[in-house]
Amino acid sequence: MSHKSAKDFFRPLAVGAPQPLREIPARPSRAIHFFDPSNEKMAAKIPAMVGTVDVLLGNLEDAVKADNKVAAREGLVRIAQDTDFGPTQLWTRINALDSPWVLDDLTTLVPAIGEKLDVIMVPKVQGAEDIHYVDRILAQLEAKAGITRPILVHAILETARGVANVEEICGASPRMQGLSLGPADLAADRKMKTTRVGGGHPGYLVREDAPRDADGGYLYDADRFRFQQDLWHYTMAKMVDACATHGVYPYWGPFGDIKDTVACEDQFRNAFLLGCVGAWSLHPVQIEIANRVFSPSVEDIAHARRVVAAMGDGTGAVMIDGKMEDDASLKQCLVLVELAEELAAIDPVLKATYDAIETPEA
Ligand SMILES: CC(=O)SCCNC(=O)CCNC(=O)[C@H](O)C(C)(C)COP(=O)(O)OP(=O)(O)OC[C@H]1O[C@@H](n2cnc3c(N)ncnc32)[C@H](O)[C@@H]1OP(=O)(O)O
Ligand SMILES: CC(=O)C(=O)O
Ligand SMILES: [Mg+2]
Repeated sequence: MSHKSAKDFFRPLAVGAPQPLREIPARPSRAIHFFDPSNEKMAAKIPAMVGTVDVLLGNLEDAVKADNKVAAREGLVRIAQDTDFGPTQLWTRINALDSPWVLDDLTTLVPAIGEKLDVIMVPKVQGAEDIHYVDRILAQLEAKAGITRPILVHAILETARGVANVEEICGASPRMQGLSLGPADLAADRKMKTTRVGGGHPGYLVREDAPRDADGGYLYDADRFRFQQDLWHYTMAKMVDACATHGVYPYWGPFGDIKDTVACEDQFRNAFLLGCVGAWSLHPVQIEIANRVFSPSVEDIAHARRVVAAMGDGTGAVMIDGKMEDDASLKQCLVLVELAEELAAIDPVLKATYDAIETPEA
């Protein structure tokens, strides 16, 4: 928990810093698209991607070579200054708090492009103390630069201690916008024996019981079904609960097997169903997957609207297609309907799709 008293929680941490937000706006962020601002070919594609993706994120941390850290920081400043981002959010991932680059990241980016930066993603967050550090320095830099609205903070959950402290991280500052699950660093930190960036593992499984022979003996060598299990279920569920408790947004992070678009879709859909609002896109091919998976389906919206119409004032119980619906299933339907409305407000194709769904009879 935060050590601040309740009355001080929403007080700016520096004289002249903008007033903290009391609620994190529900801005669509189905795909957080990563690019390396020091990679000229990649960076050149960014202006044309505005409007095709909810979030563009200039990455300064892992995946940017040490020799390119300064070029990436300067490249991001240039791109941000030269580009009109319209409805697309601009985020960055700064270097880790124990790295030699992070102080220059913050002191360069906030004065230069602070008005355009919506969210700063902080990697390898271990506990509330890391968020408190970033919170204070951002307030000081915002005050100095005359930034008029607070830059929000997003933490990556990618250390065992971070997972243990996930609730205090979410509640550490009114700047907290959300959390992403970072499966690669988390696996290493936990000493998991995997070598992948997200996804499952064929060895992490449950096997069907051995059949028996006529004498009741077990046939251990028989061909038995194996069911691959989800390595990430526990962490994702823990993250979602912490985020929901504190009114911040949970995200799946990266899926490194770029060519396996089917398994990427599965990973993203598991996250969507469990409560996440988006995932990272590392390659342009993953944007369409995230946009599709993190938008409620036509079938779900048609059903949800039927339940809303049938439930009248929202109390009581009704039967629809042989199933009981009541106040609680209505609330689930409203989650989908409200998400569809938020997405339709920024995505005209999706709006037309949802508008075309026949209105159910009350
Ligand atoms: C665990 C973590 O921390 S995950 C987060 C950190 N990792 C990242 O941010 C990785 C970001 N992505 C990448 O670096 C690259 O996509 C890679 C290395 C995975 C693959 O790159 P490539 O081998 O160049 O992919 P590919 O050949 O399919 O690229 C096709 C085109 O898309 C471009 N492209 C690739 N990735 C991106 C991107 N993220 N954004 C914009 N354009 C991209 C390429 O420049 C290339 O352009 P071209 O057609 O003009 O040549
Ligand atoms: C997301 C990230 O940084 C990781 O998986 O390590
Ligand atoms: Mg990482």
